[in-house]
Amino acid sequence: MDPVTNITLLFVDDEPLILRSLKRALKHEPYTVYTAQSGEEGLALLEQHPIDVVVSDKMMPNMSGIEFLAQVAERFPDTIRMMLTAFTEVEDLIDAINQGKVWGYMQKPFEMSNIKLTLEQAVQTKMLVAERNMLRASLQRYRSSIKSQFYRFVGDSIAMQMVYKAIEKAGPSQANVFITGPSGTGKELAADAIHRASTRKDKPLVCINCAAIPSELMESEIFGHIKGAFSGAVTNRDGAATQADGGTLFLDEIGEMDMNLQAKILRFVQSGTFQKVGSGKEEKVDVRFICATNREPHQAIADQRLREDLFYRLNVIAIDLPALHERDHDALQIAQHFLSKFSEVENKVFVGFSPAAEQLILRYDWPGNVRQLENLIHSCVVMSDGPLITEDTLQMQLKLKPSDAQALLNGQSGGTAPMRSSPPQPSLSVQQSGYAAPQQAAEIPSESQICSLAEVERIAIEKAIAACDDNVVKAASLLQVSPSTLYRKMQQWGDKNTGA
Ligand SMILES: Nc1ncnc2c1ncn2[C@@H]1O[C@H](COP(=O)(O)OP(=O)(O)OP(=O)(O)O)[C@@H](O)[C@H]1O
Repeated sequence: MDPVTNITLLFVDDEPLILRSLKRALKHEPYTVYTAQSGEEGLALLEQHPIDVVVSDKMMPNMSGIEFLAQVAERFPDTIRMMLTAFTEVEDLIDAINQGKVWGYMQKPFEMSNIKLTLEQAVQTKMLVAERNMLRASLQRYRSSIKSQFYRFVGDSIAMQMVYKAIEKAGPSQANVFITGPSGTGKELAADAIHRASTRKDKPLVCINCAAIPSELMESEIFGHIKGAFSGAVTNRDGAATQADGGTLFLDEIGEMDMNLQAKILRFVQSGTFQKVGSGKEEKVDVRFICATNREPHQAIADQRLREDLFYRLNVIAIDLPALHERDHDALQIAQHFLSKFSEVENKVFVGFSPAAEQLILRYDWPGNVRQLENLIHSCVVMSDGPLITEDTLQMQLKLKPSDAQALLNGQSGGTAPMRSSPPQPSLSVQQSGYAAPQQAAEIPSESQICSLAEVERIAIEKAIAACDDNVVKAASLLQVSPSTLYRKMQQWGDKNTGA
C-alpha cells in the first residue's frame, strides 16, 4: 500500500471560503482533507482522527493560530504543524518556529501550486519521522528481547540468541532434540536448559556419556541388568532408562555408541520399551531423549558411526551450538563470569582484566571453546595475585609466545597470527588443582598381611563402588579416574574369574 494515500490533512481557518477553495484544489491529490473553522474545532478533530499535517490560519477570533499550534505541538507532537500567514505578521511566527511549535508556513494570499509543493515537503518530513519512530521502536523491541544470561549460559551474541530461542521453543515440547557443536561449546548445558524449560523439570535428567563407558558395559549402564547377567553383576541394577522415567535421558557423544546398541536404542526411542541385560522381561518408561555429538552427524552416518534411522528419530529438533569465536563479544562476558566465580571459589579478590588482556580474550581463537576459557580463567585466578588479570598472565597460562600474543593484540588474529594448532592447555589444570590431600600413612602391616598392588587396587575400587550403591560413574569420579578405566578393570577381573 502506498503510504501517501493514507496521509490526512487538517486546515483550520475562520473563513469558510478559504477552507472550501483549499479542499477543492486538493480534490485530486492523494490526501484525506479535514477542515475546521476554529482552533477549538480543530483540536476536537485531532482527538477523533490521526492527522499527519495541520495547517492553521494565524489570525482567528478566540484561539489564535499560534496558540492553537502550540497546543497541537504539546498534545500531538508527531503531527507536522504549519501556519498560513501574511508576510507582514512574521515576528511571533519566527519565535514559534524557533521553539519547534511550527514546522513551516505558507504565504497569504496563496498560490495553489506553492501550497501543493509545501504540503508535499511536509508530507515527506512526516513520513521520515514516522519511519524513524518505527525503526526506533523495533530497535527498542530488539534490545529488550536480547538476553545476556539464559539458564546457565552467559553471552548476548546474536548467534546465542538463536540458540536461546530454540531452547525456549523446544523445552516445553515433547520432541526429541539433537544437539551438535564443537567440543566445549555447552552442549551439556543446552541439554540441562531444555530439561529445565520442560514440563519434566521436576523429574530427573540423567546424562550418559557414551564416549566414557566401554561399549560392552554401555547396555547395562542404559538399561540396567539383573543379578548374574554377566561377571560383576552381583545385584539387580536399574539403568539410566529407569532412573530417567518421567524425565529426560541425555545421551552425550551418541556417535561413539556401538552400532548394535544403537539398534536397541532405536527400538527404545520408538516404543519406550526395553529389557534389562540378562532379563527377558519388557519394561516401559516415559522418557524424552536429548542427544549430542561434536561430530558432523551426516558424516558420522557416512562413516557408519551413527545409524541413519536413529538420527532421524532423534533429530526432531536440531540445535547447533556455535564455536566461541563466532559469538561476538561473548568470550569477554563469559571470562568475567568465570573470574567472579573462581575468585569466590579460591577466596581471592579480582576486579577484572587489563584492557590488553580483554583484547587478547576477544581476539584469541579459543579452539577448546568455553571449556578452555573456563579452565584458563581458573588457572589465572590460582596463579595470579590480582587484583587485575593482565595480558602477561593470560599469555603465560595460554602458553602463547610473546610474538604471537603481540600479533593478536595488533589485530592479526584469525589465522595470520601464528597460533598453536591444538587447543592450548592452561599450565595448571583444574583437575590438578582439585587433587585430594594424600591419605595418612596406615599402620605398618606384617609380611603375611601384604597383598599385591593389583589386589589393593581391586579392593579400593570394589569398596568405592559399594559405597556409591553400584554407581560406577560416581565411584570413578571419587577415585579420580575415568569410568572407562573402572569398567576395563572390572572386565579384566571378570575374564580372570571365568578363565577367559
Ligand atoms: N555460554 C556459556 N556460559 C557459561 N558457561 C558455559 C557456557 N557454555 C559452556 N559453559 C561451561 O563450559 C563447560 C563446557 O560445557 P559443556 O560440557 O556443556 O560443553 P560440551 O559441548 O557438552 O562439551 P563436550 O563436547 O566436550 O562434551 C561447562 O563447565 C559449562 O558449564
